[in-house]
Amino acid sequence: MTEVPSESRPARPIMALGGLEVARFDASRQAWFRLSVPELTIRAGERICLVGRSGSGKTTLLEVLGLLSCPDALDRYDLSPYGDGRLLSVQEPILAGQATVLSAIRSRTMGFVLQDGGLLPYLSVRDNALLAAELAGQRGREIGERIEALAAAMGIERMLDRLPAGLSGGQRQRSAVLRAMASAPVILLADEPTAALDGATANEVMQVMVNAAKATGATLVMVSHNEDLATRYGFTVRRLETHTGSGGETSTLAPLPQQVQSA
Ligand SMILES: Nc1ncnc2c1ncn2[C@@H]1O[C@H](COP(=O)(O)OP(=O)(O)OP(=O)(O)O)[C@@H](O)[C@H]1O
Repeated sequence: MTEVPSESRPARPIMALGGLEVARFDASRQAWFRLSVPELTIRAGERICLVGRSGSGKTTLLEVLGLLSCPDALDRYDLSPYGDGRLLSVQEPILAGQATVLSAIRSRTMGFVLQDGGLLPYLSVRDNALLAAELAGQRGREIGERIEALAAAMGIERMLDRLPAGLSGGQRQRSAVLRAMASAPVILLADEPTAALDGATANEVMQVMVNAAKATGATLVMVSHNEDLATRYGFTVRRLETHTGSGGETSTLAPLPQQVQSA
């Protein structure tokens, strides 16, 4: 058998999902919204940016990927909770709405960064990060040390004992990245992490997020309206295309262009 050189082998899948359908009735517009993802495979260490016009279902898709919401149909969703190539099917717990099982997998596998940081306002940055690690079942001195090392690499070591309200927008987002990375997740999911920031600060936060993911080998899945910024930081853009029909709107995740697929 001929050994395939490791640099030409595609990285192992971390998330592989197919046949995803979501249908929601938007009462404010009295119209249906449908999301369809025929196939999505994300490989270890990849950086994926979900784009599409406002209301195209980017957050909806991120929430399904993050085991936070239940789709109407799902043929397959395999995840690698330890990032080691072994895939676990989460289709059944998702469709059965097994919240405890999903929460355990989610805290072990994933970290989240939200547009407004999503930090608990009554905890210091350090305690926000420690709590996230604890929820992932990680405690002990080495976790505290990991948080200090990450904070130093992100240039926020002096913010560790501050409350989120005392931070600038950029410091808050860097702290949110720190919190999300505190448990060394396999996958970092970020929903418009730089949308509330000016251009220079958005660049700083993006740099910090990409560096932190590179340092731990984490896979990054981000929702953003800023395609240029995402491309500059090495993200592969995946587009939700929306069509309006008589019954409402349908968004479909477009397949990757051929040249990217075979690269
Ligand atoms: N809880 C809900 N119930 C019903 N409809 C919803 C709900 N949440 C979102 N929607 C609808 O689902 C569609 C997709 O919303 P979603 O927030 O996922 O889009 P988005 O691409 O992330 O938008 P934006 O770029 O504006 O943040 C929209 O039509 C929205 O009105």
